Amino acid sequence: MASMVVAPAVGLSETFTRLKQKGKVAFIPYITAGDPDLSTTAQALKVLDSCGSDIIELGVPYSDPLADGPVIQAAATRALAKGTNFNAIISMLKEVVPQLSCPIALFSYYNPILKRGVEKFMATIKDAGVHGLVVPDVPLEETGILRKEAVKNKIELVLLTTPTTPTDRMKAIVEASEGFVYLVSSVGVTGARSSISSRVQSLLQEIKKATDKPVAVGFGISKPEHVKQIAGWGADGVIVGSAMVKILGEAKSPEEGLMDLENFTKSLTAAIS
Ligand SMILES: O=P(O)(O)OC[C@@H](O)[C@@H](O)c1c[nH]c2ccccc12
Repeated sequence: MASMVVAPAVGLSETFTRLKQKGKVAFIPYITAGDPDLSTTAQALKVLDSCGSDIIELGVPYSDPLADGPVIQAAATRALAKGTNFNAIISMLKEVVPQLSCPIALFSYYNPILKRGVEKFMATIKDAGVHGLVVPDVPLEETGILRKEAVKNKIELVLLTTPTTPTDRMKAIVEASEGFVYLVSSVGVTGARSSISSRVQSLLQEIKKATDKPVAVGFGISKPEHVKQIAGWGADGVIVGSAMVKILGEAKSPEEGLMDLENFTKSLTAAIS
């Protein structure tokens, strides 16, 4: 018998609305699908969900991840070496999403989306219970077709703004972004940093002047102190990627990785609870 995927009913923007009513900041971890293997990813999604994540960003591994630093690049390489592909990720999600209480935002470079066809890609991820999509390498001017298909499938397409984005352009990005606005905290590639630039505070203020949409900050965040600092600056969400990916990637076994992931997630969520 074909089973229907029952996705968590709540999407990204609705998640932020509910958190705001409670005066809370969203915790958004990122992990790469298939690292070290897809069954560990399935377990990791459940661990992250049960430790207080509000949205999970799940990365589709890609061979040419130009916006990623060494940690996430290595994770993608390992995942691809294990034979992780889009269809397998979708099958895994169909099984796991009904067991999660928080929504999934899929992360993918544009090429794997184009290869499938935007229309088919969007319908497929919707069918798997995905609520949001982050595509880091499509300029605003070229998001038209993505946005159209996303709207059709009720997928919230999250757009990114960076410290070098001119104000007018930031305003247009913010206007078009769905779910939340992704503020990239620093120029360069993903990866843990020792400190977060205080410029993020003024960037947040600028974006907040332009929109009522929730704003989540990502890039370089790896410690409870960072999470707390960014929440204090008025962000609606914090995104932690490389630090999570590193834990799973460096563990001696998947079991150890999942346990370390649980402890690390708890230490980060505790900083903003
Ligand atoms: O890894 P960091 O520095 O914690 O950054 C977040 C991040 O991992 C995730 O959102 C992400 C992974 N790959 C990206 C590429 C571009 C923008 C964002 C991302």
